[in-house]
Amino acid sequence: MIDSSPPLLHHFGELARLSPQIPAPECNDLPSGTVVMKECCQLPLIDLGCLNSTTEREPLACAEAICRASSEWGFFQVVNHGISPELVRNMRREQVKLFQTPFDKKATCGVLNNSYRWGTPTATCPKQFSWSEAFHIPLSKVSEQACYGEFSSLREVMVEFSAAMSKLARVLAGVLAGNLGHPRGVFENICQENNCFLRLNRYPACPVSPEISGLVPHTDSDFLTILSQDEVGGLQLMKDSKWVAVNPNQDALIVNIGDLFQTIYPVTSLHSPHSVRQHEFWWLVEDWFASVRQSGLESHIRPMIVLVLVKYHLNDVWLAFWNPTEAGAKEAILPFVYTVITLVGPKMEKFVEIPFLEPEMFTSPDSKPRHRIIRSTICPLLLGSRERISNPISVF
Ligand SMILES: O=C(O)CCC(=O)C(=O)O
Ligand SMILES: [Fe+2]
Repeated sequence: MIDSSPPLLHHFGELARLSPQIPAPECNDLPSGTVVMKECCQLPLIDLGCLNSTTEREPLACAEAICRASSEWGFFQVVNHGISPELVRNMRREQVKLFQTPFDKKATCGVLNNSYRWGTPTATCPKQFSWSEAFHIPLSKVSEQACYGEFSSLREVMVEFSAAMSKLARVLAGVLAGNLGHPRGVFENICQENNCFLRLNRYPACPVSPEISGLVPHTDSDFLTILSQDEVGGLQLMKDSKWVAVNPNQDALIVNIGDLFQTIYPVTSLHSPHSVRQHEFWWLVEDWFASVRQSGLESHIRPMIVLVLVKYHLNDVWLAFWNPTEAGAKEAILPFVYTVITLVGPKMEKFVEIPFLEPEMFTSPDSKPRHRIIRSTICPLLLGSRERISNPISVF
């Protein structure tokens, strides 16, 4: 099988092997993003349609909400932003197609201005390593035919998408400039093609450890970032010194006030650190256990369920479950199996029984040790079993 994924596993393994000998420099002094957590946050949600209202009050209230969210969070989401769902869908479709290209070709064929990157070339330890691949293209190059080679259907969508996103960036920059007492045009001028970049990100499934980030904690060094993401979720941000997950909202785009803007804009929490974590599959496991407990079936099924084990190795997936033979057990685990199949179905190649897991590991009367075992043994394998894509536009 031709592999489209970059050799993340190999590079990560090398880092893990070398890192005890190399002291790990601090990562921008940002707090580690490795704490697995479940807390979610609702970012302020702003309806940009109000900016076009003919009343006097609504556009003012909307601008005020944008400025408040920028100062208090450094992040907010916008709906009615003018980028049609169809355009977003087309962009994602083309993006998926591009990333499905064999790795060697992505790395060498010069597509999108030769802007293909993966992992973290400068990482000296696993903690600094980002489990992702990306294209990062200046808007001034987006319409150049030469950037696309055989990917001609990508060009049309990229041109339309980046035009729509930069128009939105100009609107937002104008509102923020207005709030600082500048004429709108001052910041609108920075949203020119030469200062804007479009990134196409992909966060492949990560089979290694829940400690790894799709994108390590960072702040954006630009003025503004506007992010379109798929429904998988994984973006986390620092709020009041705690990492919280951002719930994906398919109708919304996420706006991030970058470092440059923060030098002139009064943001309460000086930076807006954020990171991307691969899909935290163990939430699903926990939810499933909770529903089993509620159903009263727990004691009945406990002795035989060892859970579904999904193992990724390159593009192969083995889905296994152990001995669900006792009456009622199959029914009880079916919802969970179904969810797993939905998530990994397209990649699933074979079912195998795993005889080596001891059921006792999961039958402790105290659920806490059991959860610990699940987290430390199975969930790392499950974690990241769903890949994610996003496309931020950055304005410098
Ligand atoms: O993909 C995401 O959710 C965030 C991407 C990001 O932070 C970046 O590209 O700077
Ligand atoms: Fe970022």
